[in-house]
Amino acid sequence: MPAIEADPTRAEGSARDDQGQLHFPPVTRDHILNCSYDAWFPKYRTSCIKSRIIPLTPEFVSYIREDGIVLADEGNNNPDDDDWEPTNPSKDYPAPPRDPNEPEYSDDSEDEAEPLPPRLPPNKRFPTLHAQITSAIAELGGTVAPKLNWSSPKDATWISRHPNTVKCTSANDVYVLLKSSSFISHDLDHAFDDTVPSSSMTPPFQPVLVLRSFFNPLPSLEFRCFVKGRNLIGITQRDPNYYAFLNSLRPHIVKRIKEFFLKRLKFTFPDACFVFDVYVPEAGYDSDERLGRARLIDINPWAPRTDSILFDWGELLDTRVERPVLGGALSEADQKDHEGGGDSWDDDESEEEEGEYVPELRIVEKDDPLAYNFSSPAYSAHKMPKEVVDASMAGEGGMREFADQWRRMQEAQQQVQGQGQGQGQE
Ligand SMILES: Nc1ncnc2c1ncn2[C@@H]1O[C@H](COP(=O)(O)OP(=O)(O)OP(=O)(O)O)[C@@H](O)[C@H]1O
Ligand SMILES: [Mg+2]
Repeated sequence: MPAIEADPTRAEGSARDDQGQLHFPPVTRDHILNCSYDAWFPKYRTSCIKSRIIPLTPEFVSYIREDGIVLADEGNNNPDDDDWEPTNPSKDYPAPPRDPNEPEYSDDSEDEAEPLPPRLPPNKRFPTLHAQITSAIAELGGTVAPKLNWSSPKDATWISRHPNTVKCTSANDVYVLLKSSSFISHDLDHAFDDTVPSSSMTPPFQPVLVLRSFFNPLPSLEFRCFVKGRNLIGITQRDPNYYAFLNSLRPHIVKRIKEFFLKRLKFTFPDACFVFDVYVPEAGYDSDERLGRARLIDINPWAPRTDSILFDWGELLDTRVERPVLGGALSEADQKDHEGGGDSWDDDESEEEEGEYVPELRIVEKDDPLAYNFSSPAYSAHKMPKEVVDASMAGEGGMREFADQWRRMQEAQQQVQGQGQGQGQE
């Protein structure tokens, strides 16, 4: 992360120096940890998609990191059953270096010719976690969208059985997406890159798997929102396409997002500057409103790693807010003081609006050249995971083995699959 202190090459109040380099305020380890799903979900649960958070073990993390994809044998997931035969022996998928965190596999055979044991499938390697994931999927209605602490594997949807979505109906679906995603590797290995130490004692990083009940969001109604000094300053469409109907929805979008921000987030998030993502669904048929309540999808750091989409980070960094509120989350009493003693938690809009920054909403306009920048397939640079590269390097046989194994797994799974399809927003 670039440095921050007074810089003679920057015009006063500008985040950009003479070379066009952006200067962000320092990002601490705490800022990143505060955006981890498990840190904020419990506080905002009632505005979120129904989710389960499963702490991950070192064995699971090793499994995600290592090359090759060994999947659970769903038809044979009794951990006491020793009859398992590996479906992809290590000659086809090179075995990873031995991880000291991994338990030694007990192996009765003294065969010196096989220095590394075949890798166990997830249901034998981490049976408890595998069972937790399987039952969480069932609890969430049978279809989930997975992510780790910060990122979802949206660069890996091409490999999914449910094309172009992060939809998963089994633990194996989850494993394939996680193992094929560069964004997931980033969460595990680079989440704290470019951060500065926090002044307070920060808890150690605990990797978690987040399973959210799957639904079919309308991409046009997903928005990213920028908060500076606890003021909502900007809202941008997340999807890069032009939607003609969005223009007429402008006031409704801003109203719903402001309402959510003021009631739930403004004073309660630990940091004064952050970025949150919402989904604003269409209103129910019995409602007078055109849009329903905003749902919180994610919280991201105020940092270069967060895509500013239709804004430029320079504009956001240079935006001046008249009533910035700095520091940590306020107590409820302090919140009332700050609102002039009024009840800021009801639906009285006039009171909420007073002195509030008016956020700018950016949507993709017709013939917007910005939209054309997105015309290439998303995440194309990430579309070839290491497993596929390895398999292709192993020649035609390796690639065929990979495809065969994946197809066999899908077929077996389709046979045992339940029918539950959750729409489940809480
Ligand atoms: N429960 C869900 N069901 C279906 N799709 C979902 C669900 N949750 C999220 N998505 C889709 O996945 C997308 C990415 O989700 P999310 O914002 O949590 O991922 P992310 O990796 O943090 O993204 P970014 O890098 O942009 O911050 C969302 O924009 C939405 O389209
Ligand atoms: Mg995010």
